[in-house]
Amino acid sequence: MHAPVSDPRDRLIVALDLPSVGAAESVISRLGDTVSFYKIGYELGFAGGLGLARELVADGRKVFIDFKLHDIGNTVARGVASLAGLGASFATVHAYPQTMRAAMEGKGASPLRILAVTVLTSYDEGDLAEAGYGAGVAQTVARRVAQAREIGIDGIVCAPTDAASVRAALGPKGAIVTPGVRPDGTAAGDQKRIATPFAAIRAGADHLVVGRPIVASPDPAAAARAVQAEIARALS
Ligand SMILES: O=C(O)c1cc(=O)[nH]c(=O)n1[C@@H]1O[C@H](COP(=O)(O)O)[C@@H](O)[C@H]1O
Repeated sequence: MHAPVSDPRDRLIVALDLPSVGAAESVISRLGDTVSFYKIGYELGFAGGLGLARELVADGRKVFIDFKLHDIGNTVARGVASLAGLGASFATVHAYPQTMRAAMEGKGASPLRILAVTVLTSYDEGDLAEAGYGAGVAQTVARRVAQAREIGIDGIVCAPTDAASVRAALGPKGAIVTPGVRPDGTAAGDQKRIATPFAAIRAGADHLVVGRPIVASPDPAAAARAVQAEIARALS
């Protein structure tokens, strides 16, 4: 079995999809000790967020760098080696075999865990067809998870609606991380394959990534606590 999540707060990863370090710091300070794990993606990362990542790590928080790397193997391996130096816990790559192998090589002996993104949660069957894939969502996810398992990836990013089949295909090792999480009554936005926090955990997710329902809420700490309460209920 993969290592259980040691601190239940670490089940919730808040996506700091915000335009500046100042905006992110303001949300982090409003969240206080409620949240222990943050994700930094394109928007904040390209606006100085990697410095903030180092500060968060120094402050004892966990950080997920989400740049969804996909490039030639040498570039991916060297990029991941640099990311490993930041002290992040998780980093994403797209689940292409060459990319996954390069990322696992690039992280070396560092504790950074590489997560492979299967099929984005904003994609449905029509989006995959439009992108030129002959296979549907379930088939593509299954193929990528089988390849990820063969490579010995550290974890998978998938839709909460795929989590149960991903666990079955991945076997007992490896973390399952699900974005596309929407508490009842919150807007889906551009997400297409979604579930509630309760359903995501029940389907076998180890960590949930939640952005707008928390960071765009008038009371981010209350929104985060509500998600954590649902997680606790699903685990009880
Ligand atoms: O890798 C990711 O984190 C990711 C993969 C995926 O398939 N879908 C997805 O939404 N994400 C990220 O998860 C976050 C979801 O944010 P919200 O839709 O605002 O909750 C965003 O930062 C996305 O970049």
